[in-house]
Amino acid sequence: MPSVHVAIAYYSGYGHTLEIAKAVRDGIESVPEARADMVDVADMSDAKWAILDAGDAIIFGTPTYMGSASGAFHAFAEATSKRWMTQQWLDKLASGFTNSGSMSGDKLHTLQYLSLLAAQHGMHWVSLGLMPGWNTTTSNEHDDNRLGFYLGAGAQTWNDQGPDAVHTADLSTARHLGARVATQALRYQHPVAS
Ligand SMILES: Cc1cc2nc3c(=O)[nH]c(=O)nc-3n(C[C@H](O)[C@H](O)[C@H](O)COP(=O)(O)O)c2cc1C
Repeated sequence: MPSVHVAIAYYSGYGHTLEIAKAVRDGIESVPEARADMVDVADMSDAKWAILDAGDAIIFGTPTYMGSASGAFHAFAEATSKRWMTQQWLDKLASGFTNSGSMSGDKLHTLQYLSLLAAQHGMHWVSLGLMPGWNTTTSNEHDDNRLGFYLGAGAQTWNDQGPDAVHTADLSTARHLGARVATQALRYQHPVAS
């Protein structure tokens, strides 16, 4: 039985992005042949690096702070330079998600930053693969991909609400991302013979 291992390398300052990360994990684990590992990048250890090194795919996640990934995520990204030196993560799959207080909040910049990080490592970026929701008079905020991102998953949580207020559509979108990356990792590892 083929199997893939997908790691989620995430940071969350106040718990909101953690809820998105858990939904990504649930999406990965909805694929029977896939295993998920959550790695909080705030305090990396040898064991955590080993999990990322062993992954077939790494999904990067961070809140958007001041229009980019959080400082803690940037510190992690800089620490990946040891892997970059030897292109240790070459040809792994990658994707990403971010969450912020505003509907836009410049989240696209964070997703672009995450995709560049993946590209510097020679990883293959997996897009969200969902049409945008909530963009007609008959659609609504409960649509998957309600904020209309293509590059990865973008979520919005109110600045005056706790992590339990993370939007159900954003959780659903995050589950989709996790399942998609796991499925693509399986296809990439075990291509159907043509
Ligand atoms: C230092 C800081 C900078 C922030 N910058 C932005 C921003 O640029 N755009 C935005 O929409 N929200 C911004 N926010 C709001 C956070 O993205 C939002 O509260 C998010 O849910 C926090 O996620 P977390 O609980 O996982 O840390 C900022 C919050 C903080 C603390």
